[in-house]
Amino acid sequence: MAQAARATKMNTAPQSPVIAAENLDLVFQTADGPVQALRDVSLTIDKGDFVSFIGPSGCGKTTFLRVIAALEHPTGGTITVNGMSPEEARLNRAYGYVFQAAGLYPWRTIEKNIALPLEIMGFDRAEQEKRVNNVLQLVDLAGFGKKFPWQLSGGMQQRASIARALAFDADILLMDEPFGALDEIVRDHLNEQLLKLWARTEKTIGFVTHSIPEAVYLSTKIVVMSPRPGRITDVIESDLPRERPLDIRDTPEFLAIAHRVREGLRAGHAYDD
Ligand SMILES: Nc1ncnc2c1ncn2[C@@H]1O[C@H](COP(=O)(O)OP(=O)(O)OP(=O)(O)O)[C@@H](O)[C@H]1O
Repeated sequence: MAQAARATKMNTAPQSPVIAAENLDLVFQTADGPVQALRDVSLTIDKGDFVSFIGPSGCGKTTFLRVIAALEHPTGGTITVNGMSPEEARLNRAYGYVFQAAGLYPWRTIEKNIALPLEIMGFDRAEQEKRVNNVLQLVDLAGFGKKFPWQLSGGMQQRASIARALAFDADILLMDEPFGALDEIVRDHLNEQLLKLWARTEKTIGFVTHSIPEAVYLSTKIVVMSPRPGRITDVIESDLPRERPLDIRDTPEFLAIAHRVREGLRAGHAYDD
């Protein structure tokens, strides 16, 4: 018993956060004047967290993900990724990035699409093949490597693009509305698969979405953002169990979290009026 308690304690020992943002500001200089995309954003993401960012169009969700990935540079505040600057983390291949559109090259087979970044990074052929087969299995696309993207459904293409992002085996997966263009049934299925993949790989995931049920179903932490300038209005720690059948969405616990997200979104709008 004492041993079990000790083990639990060890597992919950505080770790340094994977992502730590403090008072981040980001102002874009445009021809029409400055656009404040992020204001005073502070957030901590721990190892193994599944964090969703939800908020209206233009509230800075993508910008925040791009700051983590060192694709945008904050104009104020600080951010570390795995304890490093985002630039250092990028050079250390800290993350894989999944975009809104699958973005696969139509003239390359699925396995060649997944292997492309590995080719560029100079992995040898045997290692490329090993990694491609491994990630195809992780996203349930084993046997589809020789197909071309146009021979796959939209959902399968998006899974292939997730496989490409996983091929480096980075600890962090950044996903910018990966399922936004898919119909609801396919999206439900991919959400279930993504949760299984997360459980299997123990990645830390940052996930942008417009969908309240998607955010609540997937996340351990939901970050609600408000528009112009993008600020965090609420951070909700979910107490739903990590194993989640789809029908968890009908439970009072799920609906209570969804309600709080909706309230957070409303509060953000009220501030804007
Ligand atoms: N490179 C850029 N130059 C100028 N303004 C930009 C740039 N990128 C984003 N913005 C502006 O910053 C704000 C935040 O944009 P961002 O794409 O992060 O929002 P979002 O919440 O992801 O929106 P959506 O849900 O529509 O994808 C918007 O007002 C946008 O027009």
